[in-house]
Amino acid sequence: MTTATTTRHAAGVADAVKVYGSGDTAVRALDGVSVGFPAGRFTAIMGPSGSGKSTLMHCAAGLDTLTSGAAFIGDTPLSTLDDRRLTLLRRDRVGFVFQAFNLIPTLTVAENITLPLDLAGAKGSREWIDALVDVVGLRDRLHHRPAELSGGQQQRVAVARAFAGRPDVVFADEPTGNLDSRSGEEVLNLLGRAVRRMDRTVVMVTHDPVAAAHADEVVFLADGRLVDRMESPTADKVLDRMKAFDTKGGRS
Ligand SMILES: Nc1ncnc2c1ncn2[C@@H]1O[C@H](COP(=O)(O)OP(=O)(O)OP(=O)(O)O)[C@@H](O)[C@H]1O
Repeated sequence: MTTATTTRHAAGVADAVKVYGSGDTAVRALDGVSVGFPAGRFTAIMGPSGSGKSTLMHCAAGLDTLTSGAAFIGDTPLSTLDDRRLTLLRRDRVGFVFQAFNLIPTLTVAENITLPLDLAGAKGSREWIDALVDVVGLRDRLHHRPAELSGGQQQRVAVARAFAGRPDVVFADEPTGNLDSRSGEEVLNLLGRAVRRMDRTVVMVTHDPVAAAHADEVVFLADGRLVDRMESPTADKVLDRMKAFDTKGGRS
């Protein structure tokens, strides 16, 4: 997706509507959202509970489909892909980090990190994997199993795995939700380093202003709509913005 200002978007949605259910019980989780996630940047998606953050992420990442509107990874409109192509696109061009670390317990750290490449039958670049291992600080743990690591270390493995195939974009859904604040801070620093030092793109859903402050930009959702964007966020500024949602019933 490209705009007139030549910002290249690694992913995005246009006029996105997502309705769950039908009739009286229908929920309009996304109500006409248009947003691009710039390549080489760290974007956080924030908003009150139920505002549509996870739905936006899942639809933008091709994990779920929109009711109407379009979702893109790079220039590829996801609605044009059949299931097989969509699966390949997710595997080859998108990385994921979830709140639960989702590591394979029987594999070592090294094997978990290269799993996406192995599944794809791709060799990957040894230099890239090497650099990743250093960025996540796990060189002395490569032959350990996940159960031998702390939660923070496990999430760092999950982050390395997400970046292993050099995807266009990594989507992170509450990546620090299961971590204490110190381990969470390490994982957020790591995501920031991947973006700034390794020219990666990260889109993170969070409800935590401290986490959002690690991003280059925060986009705010309320009631399924994009209501604000904030460049160079700080935790205080994000918190203030979130308080406005509480007092104004979600509308700015
Ligand atoms: N599978 C589903 N079926 C029906 N309704 C759903 C489904 N998933 C989400 N919703 C509804 O859609 C709305 C948006 O949900 P979503 O999970 O995207 O919000 P969120 O901002 O990520 O919330 P939270 O911060 O609590 O995780 C909510 O009203 C939710 O109840």
